[in-house]
Amino acid sequence: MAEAMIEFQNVTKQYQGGQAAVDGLTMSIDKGAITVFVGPSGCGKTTSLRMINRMVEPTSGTITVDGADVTSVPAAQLRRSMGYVMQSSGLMPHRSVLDNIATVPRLNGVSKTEARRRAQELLDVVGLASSLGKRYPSQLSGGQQQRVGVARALAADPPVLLMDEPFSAVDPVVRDELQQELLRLQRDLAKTIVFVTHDIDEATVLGDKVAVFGIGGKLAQYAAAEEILRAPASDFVASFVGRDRGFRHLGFSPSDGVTIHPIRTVTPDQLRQEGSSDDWQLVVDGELRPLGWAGPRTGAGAAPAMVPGGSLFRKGETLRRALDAALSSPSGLGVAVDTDGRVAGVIAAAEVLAVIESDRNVRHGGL
Ligand SMILES: Nc1ncnc2c1ncn2[C@@H]1O[C@H](COP(=O)(O)OP(=O)(O)OP(=O)(O)O)[C@@H](O)[C@H]1O
Repeated sequence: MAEAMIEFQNVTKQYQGGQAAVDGLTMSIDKGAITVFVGPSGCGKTTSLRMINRMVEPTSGTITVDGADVTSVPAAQLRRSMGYVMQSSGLMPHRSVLDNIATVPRLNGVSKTEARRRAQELLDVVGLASSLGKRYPSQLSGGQQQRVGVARALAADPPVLLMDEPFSAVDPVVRDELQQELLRLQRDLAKTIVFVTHDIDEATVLGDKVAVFGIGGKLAQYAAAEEILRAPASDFVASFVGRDRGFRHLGFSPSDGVTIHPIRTVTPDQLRQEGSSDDWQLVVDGELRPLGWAGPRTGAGAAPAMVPGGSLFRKGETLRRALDAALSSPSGLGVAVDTDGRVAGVIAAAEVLAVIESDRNVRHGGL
């Protein structure tokens, strides 16, 4: 069993004059894992998160971090001992990116030179060019600011990272990148991360465990993401997770049974010389990286037009990625690539669906 890092014991928070924002919360958060708090607006996710570092004090109950009651440590000291990332990056506008990242180490007494040197390293860790360190926050994109927010939270190398909707203000493509980056970081750092979101997709992508909060600040289900999708504990959880939970569940199914077929590819030069054919042709660059698809011949002399491809499937990814690649491709064939991004072959939607169907039969014990 995983070791507990943070424990809530019968924690309730009642703001003045209102009903309970968090009601009798008891849960144990695993060390070195990502735990996601998810649920509709107003169900107490942020309040629960903030009680961990005492930005909010519970009305009753106890919270321990690494075995110690959080009230045994002065609040300011406790706060500095945990990384905190919020939705608006919360950066100080008149300080450079490097100085923003260096804030907590400076407060902890680290010299300016050393704190800046560490900040410079952290830019690289979160995937930012070192030249950005001299800029001010307003000179960065929203996604870059969030990366700086993550770097700042990591600066003092805290064991616990609290993240409150850190990626919800950026567009979906950037959000996807930031999520993948966080997972990559976490593979190296193995922090205890508590992550708040209202987006079930984000929760299932990131969470080793997911806590679904319900109306009135009660914990509705707490389990591995896969289990929440497969077996919602109540009608509330089922409706929150959504009718497409079966599709989301594919995000946990291996794609081993999907066949990758060889395919003939053409370069843009070959396409110009040879023209269209009767079938879709996969266009690649000199390194075999996919550029798009050329449509089949439509009439005599018509110049072959290239259309962008769909999403790519990397060998070893899940059935969800496989199905998405096949369905989003204009040719009906999903492009599979190897770890270097070179074409490895194609996958057919009908075959992916057949694998999904046979998995389902195995899980449900036959037809
Ligand atoms: N400082 C406060 N004073 C009074 N009530 C508050 C305060 N902060 C939060 N609340 C109330 O407590 C409840 C839970 O709020 P909380 O922010 O924890 O929910 P949440 O699930 O994080 O919601 P959201 O996703 O909208 O941020 C809400 O009803 C909210 O109005």
